[in-house]
Amino acid sequence: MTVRRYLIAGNWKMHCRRSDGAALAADLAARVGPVADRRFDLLVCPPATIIGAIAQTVAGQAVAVGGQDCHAQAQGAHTGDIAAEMLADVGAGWVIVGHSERRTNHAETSALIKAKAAAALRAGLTAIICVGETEAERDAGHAEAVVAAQLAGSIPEGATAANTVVAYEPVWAIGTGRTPTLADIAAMHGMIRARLSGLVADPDAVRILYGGSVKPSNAAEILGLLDVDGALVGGASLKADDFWAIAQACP
Ligand SMILES: O=C[C@H](O)COP(=O)(O)O
Repeated sequence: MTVRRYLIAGNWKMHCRRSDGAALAADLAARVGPVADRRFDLLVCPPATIIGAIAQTVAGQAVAVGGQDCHAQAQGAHTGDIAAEMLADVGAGWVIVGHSERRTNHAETSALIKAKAAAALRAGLTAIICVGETEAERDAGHAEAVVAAQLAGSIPEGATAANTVVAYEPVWAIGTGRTPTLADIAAMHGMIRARLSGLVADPDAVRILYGGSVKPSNAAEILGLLDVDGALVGGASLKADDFWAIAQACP
């Protein structure tokens, strides 16, 4: 059986200025010991404006830094957009693509997300590709079909466990305090694992994160599920105590 190291990723979304972001990152860095002593990798994804500052804050520490989105092109006339290469240039090693807030608020399709993930790989970043159904889709019994289609449409050529992570985030669980049942999370992660065959060369080694109202009180039971290899955390990643408690809940 493949052993996958847990990944605990914090998506700060549109929160934090330089000072509080640096304080949060420094707090986490102070808690992280040598890699060999940990069961998990720790990642923070601040807003683009402070990625460089946060990368400097945690330089030399075992806290990785990532972006929350990138453009598919390396450069060009794209006002307001940021290339994956630009994220790498300021110290990011990761980037989230296809978050439901991008899919919904910016009408991003799986085809576009696939191009963005390809851009991440081109720039040497690890892509965290998000998938997840809406509440209406789940109520209609279409959750697995929706997620399978997003997965098939969003994973680029050349994706491997070394450069790609999948995050399952049911849209209705994000920021609501609601989560699927443990059985539903396990079933979806199992389905994603099965569907990764044919999409990546090493499906058993790909990390599949769960995201959506992860907090210290539910982290252990979620992270204890088969095929849950970490968490993509929103609100609770803004408090060092909570984010650290979630990381500590890794089995
Ligand atoms: O990217 C993170 C997710 O959207 C989860 O957010 P949340 O933990 O605030 O529910």
